[in-house]
Amino acid sequence: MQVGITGGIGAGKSFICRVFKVLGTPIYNADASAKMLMTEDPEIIYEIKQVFGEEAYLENGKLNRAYLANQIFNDQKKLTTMNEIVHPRVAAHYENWAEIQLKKHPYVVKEAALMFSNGNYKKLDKVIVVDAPIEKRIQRVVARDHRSPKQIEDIIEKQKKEEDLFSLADYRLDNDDSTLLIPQIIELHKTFSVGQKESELI
Ligand SMILES: CC(C)(COP(=O)(O)OP(=O)(O)OC[C@H]1O[C@@H](n2cnc3c(N)ncnc32)[C@H](O)[C@@H]1O)[C@@H](O)C(=O)NCCC(=O)NCCS
Ligand SMILES: Nc1ncnc2c1ncn2[C@@H]1O[C@H](COP(=O)(O)OP(=O)(O)OP(=O)(O)O)[C@@H](O)[C@H]1O
Repeated sequence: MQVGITGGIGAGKSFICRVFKVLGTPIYNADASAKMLMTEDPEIIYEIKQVFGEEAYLENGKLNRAYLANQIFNDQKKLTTMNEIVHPRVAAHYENWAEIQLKKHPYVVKEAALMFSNGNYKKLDKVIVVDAPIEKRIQRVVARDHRSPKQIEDIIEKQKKEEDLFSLADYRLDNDDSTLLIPQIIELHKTFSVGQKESELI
């Protein structure tokens, strides 16, 4: 079974995935894979440099994240172009990864901020949406990243289309400190592990 976890910036996807990981579930982090492919796949590097210039990379070959974030989160056209370069490659990379993992595990989790607007949810068996109040998300990301509230709001704006499609999710986890998260995650883990012997469940 393939399970997606989505939700906007700072909703708590990675936080929740850490718990699934402790329960033994393989986690695919689309953000991290995108960054890996963007620095290691020569075709992607070539295309990114064509569109965003040499400045897209630092001298050591790493992504110039601040420059790219400024480019794509302030310009819808550039964001769409970046998505067209990166997302199909991430999707293919995920599919290979999932095929291998599913030989050894009853289910896998794919974590991605975008899942509905690009249609990727259709390939997944179940989708969990993580939600939290916007003020809390901004507060958490300000504490986590070197980003101003304005920069976070720009990203939230770019992810708006996703939120309109929340109704397509199968499960919702409210990460607003009012409900205990871990029991809900364990319940989902049991649901997704159906077929596995009780003694094998963590
Ligand atoms: C612009 C980049 C280099 C900035 O990196 P940085 O480490 O500073 O930020 P990070 O990756 O943590 O992203 C910050 C927030 O923006 C969100 N985000 C990233 N890319 C996108 C996107 N294309 N559309 C909407 N939101 C996005 C992330 O999910 C996160 O919530 C990076 O976000 C990037 O390369 N994005 C384009 C590739 C992409 O679409 N990745 C998402 C997964 S496929
Ligand atoms: N329930 C919680 N209690 C305390 N801290 C939390 C909780 N949920 C998330 N956080 C913290 O808030 C920050 C944002 O959470 P996280 O990184 O999981 O969000 P995300 O949805 O993965 O965001 P992004 O889309 O930016 O990757 C992190 O520093 C995380 O540790």
